[in-house]
Amino acid sequence: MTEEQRKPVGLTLWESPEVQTRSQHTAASWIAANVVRPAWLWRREAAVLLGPVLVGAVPWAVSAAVGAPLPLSVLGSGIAVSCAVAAVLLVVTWRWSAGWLWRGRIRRKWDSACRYSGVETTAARVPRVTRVERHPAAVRLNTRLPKGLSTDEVAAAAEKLAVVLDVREVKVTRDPERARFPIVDLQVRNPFRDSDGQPVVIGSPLASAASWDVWDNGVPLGLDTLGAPLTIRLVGRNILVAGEPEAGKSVAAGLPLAAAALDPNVRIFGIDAKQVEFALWAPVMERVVYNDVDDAIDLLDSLIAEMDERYAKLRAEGMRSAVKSLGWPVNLLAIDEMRFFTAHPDKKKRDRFNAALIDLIARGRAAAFPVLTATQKPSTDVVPSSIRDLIAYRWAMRCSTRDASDTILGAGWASEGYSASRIDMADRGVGLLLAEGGIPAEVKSAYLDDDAIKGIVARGAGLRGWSA
Ligand SMILES: Nc1ncnc2c1ncn2[C@@H]1O[C@H](COP(=O)(O)OP(=O)(O)OP(=O)(O)O)[C@@H](O)[C@H]1O
Repeated sequence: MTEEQRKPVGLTLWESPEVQTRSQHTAASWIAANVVRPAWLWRREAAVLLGPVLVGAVPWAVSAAVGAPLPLSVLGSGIAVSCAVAAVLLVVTWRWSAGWLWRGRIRRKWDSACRYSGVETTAARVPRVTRVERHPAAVRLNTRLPKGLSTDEVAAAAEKLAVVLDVREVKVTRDPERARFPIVDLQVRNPFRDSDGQPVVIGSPLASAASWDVWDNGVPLGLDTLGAPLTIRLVGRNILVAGEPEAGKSVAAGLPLAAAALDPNVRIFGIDAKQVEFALWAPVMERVVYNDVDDAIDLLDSLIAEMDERYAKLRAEGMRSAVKSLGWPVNLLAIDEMRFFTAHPDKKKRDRFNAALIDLIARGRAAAFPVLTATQKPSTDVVPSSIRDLIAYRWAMRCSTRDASDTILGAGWASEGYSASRIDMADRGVGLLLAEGGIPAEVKSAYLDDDAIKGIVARGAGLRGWSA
């Protein structure tokens, strides 16, 4: 700062952000900055306080305007009645009114934070909040940028914004479709930790559900960073869960399995290289194969043959994809530790397995053959990009390196700041979920303990008329 720019400093009783303008304030710009803008930002409160007074004064004002003013007592009683009506309305609609006033307060805080942080144009315009959503752990703002600002500039000021807004973190995400409308999350707390900083265990509605419908209800996975429950589709989607040992893959992969187990319209098939991973789920599985690549290829071939039959039926019906009303079972294939097969030492068998898996993943979606696959070793020889790129949901639990994270999510995400290697080791079950070509987002899986899984499996077997 040069000597000319330095300002005299006195006792600062009232701290306020400096409004930058291109030139010295004129009378009009001073009024705009110090009267019109604050009045606009306080308009909701002004409407609540002044509205009833003004409405109550209307009869008296009209009478005065026509030259026959009513007594002042009429003015007083008019205002009193109008204030009473407004108070009753506020009480009756208190929930809505409180939310409406709260949204106004958030807009004011945002305006002030942008000005303190220098997120404004030379014409003193700041990103406009078009929508405010309250979530359990964050406040989401949909914003519209004034011309002259970009999402990157807002993101660069995130730390300053977080200080002024007094929140844990400010996350700015560009809308992939429209550069002008970034989404700003004001992270109030970490939804994956409790107030003592300990990891929270998230319950699942599947633990107590008598049955489930995967077509209509999808799979409840856990919580996102907003602290809101997150559900994904199962039918028509494939899922990859990967990460370092003990990161929480089996727990995460157990959620689609639990939803499928509780839906008697789902046939579950398993390929379990570790031989113990699906032990709890075996009673609801149609067929499980273990660490035998020939068995695994045979299972894939039989599923592909069934899928081809479905496509023939769809073609005969003139349909492009299976729908619930056809009543066809959903055939879920779950593969644990795919490395055993995709990196099998016998090249011929490995190629056969990979080709069959790619075929099922690529064509199975529309015929209701979702694939759920998990691996401990996310490297390119284990998760070939030809398989990964066909998978809509990629869930990267904690990884040891940025490369491993990129292998799961796709090349380039780590350099854009989305790397599962940054997930804290203590946060088991937290991963970056890339859903349907969006932007990776942190999600913590719900936790089903062994007793909950046994209960789900027993109910699922009962729904199928099988013994658990
Ligand atoms: N969502 C979760 N909430 C709470 N604890 C979790 C969660 N996910 C995993 N854990 C804890 O982490 C432990 C390891 O989880 P899990 O067995 O799923 O890891 P993994 O990645 O499958 O390990 P491995 O690769 O060795 O099989 C679990 O026993 C559990 O204690």
